[in-house]
Amino acid sequence: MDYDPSDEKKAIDDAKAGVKGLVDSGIVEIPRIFIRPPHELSEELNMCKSTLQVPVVDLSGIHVEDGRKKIVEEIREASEKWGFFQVINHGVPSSVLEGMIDGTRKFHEQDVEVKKEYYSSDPTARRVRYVSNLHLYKTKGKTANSKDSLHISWQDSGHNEPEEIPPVCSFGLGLLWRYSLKIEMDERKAGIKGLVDSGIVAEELNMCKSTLQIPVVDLSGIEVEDGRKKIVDEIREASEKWGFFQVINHGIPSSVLEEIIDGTRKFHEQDVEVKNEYYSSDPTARRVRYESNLHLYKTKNSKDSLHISWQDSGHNEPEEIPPVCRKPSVEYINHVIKLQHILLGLLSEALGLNPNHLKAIGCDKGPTLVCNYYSACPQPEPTLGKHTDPVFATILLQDQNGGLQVMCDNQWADVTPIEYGLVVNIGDLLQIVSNDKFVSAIHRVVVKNVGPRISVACFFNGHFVAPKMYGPIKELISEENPPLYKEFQVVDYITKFFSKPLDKTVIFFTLGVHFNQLKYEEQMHLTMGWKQSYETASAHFLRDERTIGELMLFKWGLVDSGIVEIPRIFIRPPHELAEELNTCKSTLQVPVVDLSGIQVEDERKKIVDEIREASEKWGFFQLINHGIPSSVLEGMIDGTRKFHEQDVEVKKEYYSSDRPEKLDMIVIFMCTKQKERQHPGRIHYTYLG
Ligand SMILES: O=C(O)CCC(=O)C(=O)O
Ligand SMILES: [Fe+2]
Repeated sequence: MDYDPSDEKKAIDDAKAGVKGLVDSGIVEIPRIFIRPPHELSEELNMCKSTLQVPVVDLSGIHVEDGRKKIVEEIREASEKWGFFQVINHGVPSSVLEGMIDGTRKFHEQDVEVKKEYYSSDPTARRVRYVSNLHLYKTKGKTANSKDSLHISWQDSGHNEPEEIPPVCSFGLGLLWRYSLKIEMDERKAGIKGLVDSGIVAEELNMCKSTLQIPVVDLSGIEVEDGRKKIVDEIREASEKWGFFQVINHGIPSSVLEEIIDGTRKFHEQDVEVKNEYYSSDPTARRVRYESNLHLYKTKNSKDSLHISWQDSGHNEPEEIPPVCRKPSVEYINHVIKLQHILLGLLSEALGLNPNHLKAIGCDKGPTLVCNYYSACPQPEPTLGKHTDPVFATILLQDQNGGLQVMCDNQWADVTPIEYGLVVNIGDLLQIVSNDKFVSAIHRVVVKNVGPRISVACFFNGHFVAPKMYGPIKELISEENPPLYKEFQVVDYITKFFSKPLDKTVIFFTLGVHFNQLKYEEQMHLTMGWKQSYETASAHFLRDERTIGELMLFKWGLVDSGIVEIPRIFIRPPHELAEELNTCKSTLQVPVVDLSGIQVEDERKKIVDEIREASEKWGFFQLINHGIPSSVLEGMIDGTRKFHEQDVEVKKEYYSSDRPEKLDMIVIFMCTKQKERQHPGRIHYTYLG
């Protein structure tokens, strides 16, 4: 029987779910209508082997007469020869391009039911329509083109109706979003708030695709031997893999949890005048303080917090706490300290230690309650930036709004609220003392347009004061598990490096550590005081020494030794990497300066202008016709390659990683230089030494 493709086409058309629907339905074989005849296919694939590239036209000089002439010529040539060219420096912001790609993906990945509304294979039917392009290949024979498309035809008159466009495409600050939003705003005259209220802006951004869930540990069997063993195993697994878990049946009465959430809401919803009494952004100023963190995160909507730091001595003065939440705060903190003792016992056992071990080294010390109020956000966004907690452990109570996410296996996972459950997370210090057996996981809070979201975190900071030493626990160290961190004493560290008033940039330089400064700004904010921040910084410093140790391996030719896995120190956290790779998406190119006319007065002037412009704007440029013979350049590249490809024994002779004195000088030099002339958007060094 003859194969009739129209049956297959009709079936697909009727389902209105597009090609994506087919794929999602789990088909194992490509329907015949999509299969191109083998001869046609191989011919076409073979033709692609070329290394030719379509021309790239740089539009940056378009407003300069000469530049424009050059561009016109390039476009003429490309249009005549290729009929194709790429443009760079075209003026469409990279965020708009990214938004458009993102919106397109989001549209197609929506529920079929939502997409169906837009489905039509009749091009004249509507201005905005979604179609699976099965009909397109009619002319080509029997094969179909397997793509789904959303068509938006735009009126030249400007009389467009953006509400015809699927709302999901409006995410990500895309072109369409901006346009439609502007019209909406103009028409409604109700501002952003009006938009939010009318529900036009943003449902949930699908930022957290993962369906992963952090483990839930039921503490109810803790008194029974077998039960306890099971709990310890679960906690071990969770702490090793996630650094996060939720606990239920933890013993804190539900009324206590309800009251602290309520008290937090009441505090923040009080009259500004009343709250202001407690306001201070200086963590050392007072034990109970209220702070609005708007200045720390550059996002438009941030959180407000009430910090209550609790004395281990028991000499607390509850009357310092605002009356509106005083009773619930005291009650909650007393319960949470007891729970921490229970958890430390379980965590100690999970590390194979005596149940009292972690408590004995002070992992229950320095509790601080932070009562957070996250206002609803018109556009879902991370309101509390990604961070790890620079403490031993955190016990967190969140309301039912959700929004906390934790990074695991390169993905953000929602920490779905459990009624009356508590979230426990391992902090940096516990990761250190466990010698990296437990992880201090990266997490963040994404707030949606429902709210306020309320959470109460209790941080266990450890000993604030000397002479407590921190370092990997001896019992966890062996020949196979050498210490990954050195022991350090907070007080020594501080005396050595910080005998003067401090600027945090200095810390980073003094440490010689090149970690992400932003992360530390976030962390500093989360800490209960500067002192604590230094502690964390020092911990990372020690961690970095380990890095240096591992780097030494390179001397022996790690790659040549045939390693199959990249050592951990070279692996950047996925989020950091993704962020950095994303910033590369721009199509900008650093300027190219042609030195050939340097001896001619006018030309020289032009070159000087170009260099000035490049140096002011970019601080980077490329030179051509610079007078260095190509043979010399090739020789240099070749020599460099040859040096590195020599026998290790020969190279070793030249090896040294010792450069501290020079480095200090460089740092001082840069610091004094840059201090005078500050440029926004650049890193500035302030040297106070
Ligand atoms: O509010 C939350 O859910 C988490 C808060 C948090 O991670 C923090 O304050 O360190
Ligand atoms: Fe946190």
